[in-house]
Amino acid sequence: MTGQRAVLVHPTAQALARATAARLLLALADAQALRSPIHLAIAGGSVGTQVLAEVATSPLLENVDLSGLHVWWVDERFVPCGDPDRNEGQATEVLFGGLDIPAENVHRMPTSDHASDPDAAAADYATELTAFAAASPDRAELPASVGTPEFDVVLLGMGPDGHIASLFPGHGTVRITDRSVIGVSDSPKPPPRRISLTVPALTHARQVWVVAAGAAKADAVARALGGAEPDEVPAAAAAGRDVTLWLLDAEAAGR
Ligand SMILES: O=C1O[C@H](COP(=O)(O)O)[C@@H](O)[C@H](O)[C@H]1O
Repeated sequence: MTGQRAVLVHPTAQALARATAARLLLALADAQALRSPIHLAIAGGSVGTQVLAEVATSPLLENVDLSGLHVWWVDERFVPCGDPDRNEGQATEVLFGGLDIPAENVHRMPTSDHASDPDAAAADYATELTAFAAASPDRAELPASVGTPEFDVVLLGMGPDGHIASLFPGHGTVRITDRSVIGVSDSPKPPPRRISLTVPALTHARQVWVVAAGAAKADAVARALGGAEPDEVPAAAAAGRDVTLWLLDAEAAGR
């Protein structure tokens, strides 16, 4: 069952990033008023990183109890530790490096220094997710093999081709339902080797937000919202159990 969907348009990419950061911090504070710990999954990419940079300087940050927040990644590039392509490296640079968040709450996906291949890295991350799945009240709705906590917010970016996380059009990976995490060896966007949450894991979330900026994204936005098949436009599969938000700048909303 999915909840309400809304599309919110901001005039510029900068306004979008700032508003999304504020919205995120308030959503996390609201979630913490009801339960603890809470779980956030974040993306990499241009707008995802811009949102995290805005979080770092937001006065609303003081409303979130960082000791009760767990952070996960929706996808990662399978490259060595310290490689500039790592999504977590960019997030650490703009946000986590300066936050007083317990290191054990920040769940980075394995690097190519720590796992033999993307599939092994995916299996390791699935094990880590499973360790936090037990407390999730609606777990019965997931296949037993897909163990994830229920995310409070999943923050997704979207590529111009409509990909979310590292689930690309025409790859069939949006149809995988028996695992929470997959290894990817043939990403059309470099680097080719990646790790990604699957659709059942990404949508085991109270709120799923797709954040997109720029004219290059307009066609994919229109197709996803217009009912395209997720196989063709993976972002069409983005859906939260309570809320699905499409957070756009004017250019991305142009169609
Ligand atoms: O490769 C990736 O791309 C998407 C979208 O990135 P963007 O730069 O077009 O905003 C991102 O959400 C994902 O995490 C990343 O690995």
